[in-house]
Amino acid sequence: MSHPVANRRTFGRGRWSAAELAERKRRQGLRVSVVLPARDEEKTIGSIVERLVSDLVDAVPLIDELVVVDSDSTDATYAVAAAAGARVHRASEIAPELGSRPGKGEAMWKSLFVTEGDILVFMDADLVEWETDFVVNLVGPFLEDRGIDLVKGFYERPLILGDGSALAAGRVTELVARPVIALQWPELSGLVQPLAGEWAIRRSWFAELSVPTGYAVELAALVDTAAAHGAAAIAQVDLGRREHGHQGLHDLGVMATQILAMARDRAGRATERPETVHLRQFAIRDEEPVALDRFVPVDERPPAVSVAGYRSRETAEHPC
Ligand SMILES: O=c1ccn([C@@H]2O[C@H](COP(=O)(O)OP(=O)(O)O[C@H]3O[C@H](CO)[C@@H](O)[C@H](O)[C@H]3O)[C@@H](O)[C@H]2O)c(=O)[nH]1
Ligand SMILES: O=C(O)[C@H](O)COP(=O)(O)O
Repeated sequence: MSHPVANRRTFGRGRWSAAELAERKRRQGLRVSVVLPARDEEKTIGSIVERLVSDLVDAVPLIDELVVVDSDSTDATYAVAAAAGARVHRASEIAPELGSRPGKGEAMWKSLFVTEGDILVFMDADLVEWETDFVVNLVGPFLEDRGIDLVKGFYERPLILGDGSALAAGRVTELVARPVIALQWPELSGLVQPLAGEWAIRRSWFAELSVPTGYAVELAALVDTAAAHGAAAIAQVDLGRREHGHQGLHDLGVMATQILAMARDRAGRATERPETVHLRQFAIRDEEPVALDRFVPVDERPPAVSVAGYRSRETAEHPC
């Protein structure tokens, strides 16, 4: 049985122009922050930042601040992003009194402490095929409907092999996220790309969420938004086509572990919330299986609004 994807607030492409949204945003007094969490993305981050600055800062003032959060990179990500025109922060140097953890979710949570926008737009920093109107489309629904808290992007996503042929991409999406959604949160099953790194959220709502420090940040935000405000508070928008870097299978095992740990926690089946999970994977060396042990971080940051440093910062910026 097939279901139309439009069983929730689904928006097509090209509904808004950047100029029209910039004007609506100005009239509504909203500010937009684009945040790119980046770990070792020196090859792609420069062109992503340059194109965003050119189209959506200089040509049309849609983006109010463009921030790269450097997530423990060991390459030149910081310097390349700064030279291209982004404001760059090292995740470990943001609110250092709160300590530092590895992970993408950590970089996104820390971004709350260095940004001011009312709408936070997140994008992966390893995109190789994408359009700057991703940001336009992710912002649009918020300006149309005050009941929307989170906007998720979806797209066609080929996985291009070395020989030029293409496979369907999204291994964790298909083998972990969709089955978990089907079992626990069928109300989210209309989301075409539940793990997409291109999504946007109201800052006031993101600051109320407990945020997994690793790759479970996306699914946790969806589950928690639907639990608190109903699935109707989530919109999705067609972004066209997107191609990005791909991780190997063992590294995707880490992502899957983080997502499953979060799902067990949110489903109320966790007896405790551990800091790490011992994941044992295997490689074949000299025709023998060799155990590869990894301790996968599955911890979470508390809602930023519960952190004194965040509260005092918000009060200073928005005194009532
Ligand atoms: O510790 C980390 C790991 C990754 N990243 C950045 O996060 C983005 C996405 O990371 P990537 O490893 O490319 O993720 P994918 O394998 O593509 O995973 C997809 O699925 C994940 C789970 O939902 C999402 O977090 C990703 O955004 C989404 O692209 C990139 O800019 C990375 O540089 C960090 O900032 N810190
Ligand atoms: O969404 C996913 O499942 C992960 O990003 C992995 O995607 P890939 O299989 O296309 O690398």
